Amino acid sequence: MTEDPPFSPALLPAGFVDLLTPDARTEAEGVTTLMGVFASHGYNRVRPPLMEFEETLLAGSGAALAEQSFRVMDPDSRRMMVLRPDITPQIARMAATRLSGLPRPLRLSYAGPCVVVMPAAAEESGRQIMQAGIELIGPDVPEADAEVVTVAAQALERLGVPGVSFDLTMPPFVPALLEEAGIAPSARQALLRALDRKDAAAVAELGGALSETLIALLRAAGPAAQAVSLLNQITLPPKARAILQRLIDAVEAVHAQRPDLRLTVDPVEFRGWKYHTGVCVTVFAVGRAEELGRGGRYLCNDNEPACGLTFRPDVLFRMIPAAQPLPCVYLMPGADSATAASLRAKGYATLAALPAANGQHTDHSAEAVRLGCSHVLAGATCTELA
Ligand SMILES: N[C@@H](Cc1c[nH]c[nH+]1)C(=O)O
Repeated sequence: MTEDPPFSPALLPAGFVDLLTPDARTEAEGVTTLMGVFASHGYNRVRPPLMEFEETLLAGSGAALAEQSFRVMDPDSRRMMVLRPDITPQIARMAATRLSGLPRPLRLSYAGPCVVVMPAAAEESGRQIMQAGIELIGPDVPEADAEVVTVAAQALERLGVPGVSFDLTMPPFVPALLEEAGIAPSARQALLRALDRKDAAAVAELGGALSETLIALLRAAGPAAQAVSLLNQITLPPKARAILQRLIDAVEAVHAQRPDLRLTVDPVEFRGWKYHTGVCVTVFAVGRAEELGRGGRYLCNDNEPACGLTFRPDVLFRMIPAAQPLPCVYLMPGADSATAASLRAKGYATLAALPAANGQHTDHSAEAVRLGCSHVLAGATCTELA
């Protein structure tokens, strides 16, 4: 006979974790820093809800979220609700509805938790992820794409994340090229998969008349300046060339604002949600597999152009110095409350003495040491513990 193992009260569902101190604080303070940088560039904070009705969140471009969405039945209305796996489609919904009357360009920022069904393989954070990002709604110009990248770069600098690189891609480019070049729809899927795997041999085999062009595109991926010069030499049909040109223009707009940024270009790469319609960006830290954030261009309500970038504070906090605990002052019984308040204003945490539950005598000096306090406040006098 088999017996179930005893149920541990610490057991959590797969992919959900408790975040302890200092990690929880490092993440929260990191989010505050990011939001401060976003606000300083005119991005106003909004807070969409954690759950929405399935038929609104997963409609239109939100359909791309369906596989990653936890669904919950509302016991009250009996309607199906979805836990958001991504905040961007919520911002798009707000821009198209409640905020449709606000002047454009509309700059919005947001931060909050999301839940995904399957986290990416390289991710340690599990199924509850954190997002903090910006969306720039209205203008469809390379300078807007560049603004999002440069604001993001500045936010990472403020956080102290070292060795960051931005990889720019154009997801609609290859599908448009395959169509324009007349590749049969039945052959496209296999070819897209081969390109995704960067499998030059399979691309050569499946690419037909387009093989040489596709291999040249695969080889062009790399540091931005070199990639752009290789891409300019490739002969492409007009529609595909126009789409690729938009990627090149975005690279040049970023470069004009921040020539020092580490930029790479990959014309055949596709990652992320399937709602992106234009230039996309993924943010990496050198030597790490996890993405720090990603973004791209999309349409709000299928018609208004927008672009944005979402950071993953749960990934970022593992790359920045841990938040330091506040120095603690133990407040002896009867300690002066005004002095305690001024200590808190100076950045100390004050730990109030509490009477022992059984009415026994408490050795407060020993208690101050046991609780890790560096100072003791007796009356209005604060002394440092040896
Ligand atoms: N929210 C998207 C990225 C994005 C922001 N804006 C546009 N796209 C993601 O996490 O993949």
